[in-house]
Amino acid sequence: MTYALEIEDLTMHFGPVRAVDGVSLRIPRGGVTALVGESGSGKSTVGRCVVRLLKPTSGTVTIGGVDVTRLTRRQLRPHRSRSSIVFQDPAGSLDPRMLVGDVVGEPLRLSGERISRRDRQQRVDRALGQVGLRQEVARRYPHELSGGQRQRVSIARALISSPSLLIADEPTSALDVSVQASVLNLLADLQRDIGFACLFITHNLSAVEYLADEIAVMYLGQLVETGSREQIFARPAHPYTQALLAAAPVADPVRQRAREPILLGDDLPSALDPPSGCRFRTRCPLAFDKCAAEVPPQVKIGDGEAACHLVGADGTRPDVRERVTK
Ligand SMILES: Nc1ncnc2c1ncn2[C@@H]1O[C@H](COP(=O)(O)OP(=O)(O)OP(=O)(O)O)[C@@H](O)[C@H]1O
Repeated sequence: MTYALEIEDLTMHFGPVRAVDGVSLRIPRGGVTALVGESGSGKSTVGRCVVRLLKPTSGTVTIGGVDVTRLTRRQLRPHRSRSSIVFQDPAGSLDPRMLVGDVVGEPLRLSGERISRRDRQQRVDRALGQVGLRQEVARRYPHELSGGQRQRVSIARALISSPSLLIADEPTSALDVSVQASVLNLLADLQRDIGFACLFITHNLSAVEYLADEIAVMYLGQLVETGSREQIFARPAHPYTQALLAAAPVADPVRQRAREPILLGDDLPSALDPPSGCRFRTRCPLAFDKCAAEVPPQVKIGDGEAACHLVGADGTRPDVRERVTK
């Protein structure tokens, strides 16, 4: 099987800060994987390494069969159009001095591909149409648009070069609640129609319940659990995933009642000095001696994997709630 994205043992250290520490992840062509975890867990850093805004400390990132981690700026150029990123804050990521039409068309110019002015114009118009914006928006400046419209512009810009992979880094969290759903639906529709693969980065699990095929849960620079959306929502194995799910708001009040929040206590420990053994142990209600002494290996469970000493290859899963309520 060929993958749209293969991340192998990715590490990104900023001096002593171990932001990402050995992450491996694969997304099939046209698949959607959500990367979830609290703020500071390293999700954005993974996304930035994938589109090579950052050069990773070690590990590989293979997009469409090419490892992009070691390519020079020049070598990278023909591969740039294979992946794009949409950031959280459209105000900060769009050049305020450029007209919207130029912002959207810029990736075509930067690709070095020979393309006539007229063709570029047509592609810009089409991209704006795809995200539900009228063509006259092209002659406005980003600040003249609403937050939701600006994020649509970012999406048009990201998709204009027909990438096989889109990184969406918290694409709706800076928007008014009233427009979050429409931008999320737009992304879901475009993904379905165009079929690009997507790494959807979010701290909000409920945002991906209808979007993601697979879910990867990140904690303090590492993946603690991966699996299909169905499995992660119905039978989360890792105590951290269980806690995250319990904290996620759900629309259905019956399910909400079944999900009394599990309090995690302290904040995320520092990535400067992560806990020994299992990094989650300092906040885990089920932690025991082994958790401090040994790093838990990834164990296959159902259609995914979890790194917890209480998860068994025979399918045994810990239950944070049971222990808490005992
Ligand atoms: N350029 C940098 N220099 C130093 N430390 C950094 C840098 N970028 C990120 N970090 C640190 O790396 C860790 C992971 O940050 P990252 O932004 O990837 O997390 P995140 O899960 O995406 O959180 P958020 O949702 O808040 O962006 C944090 O401890 C952060 O302070």
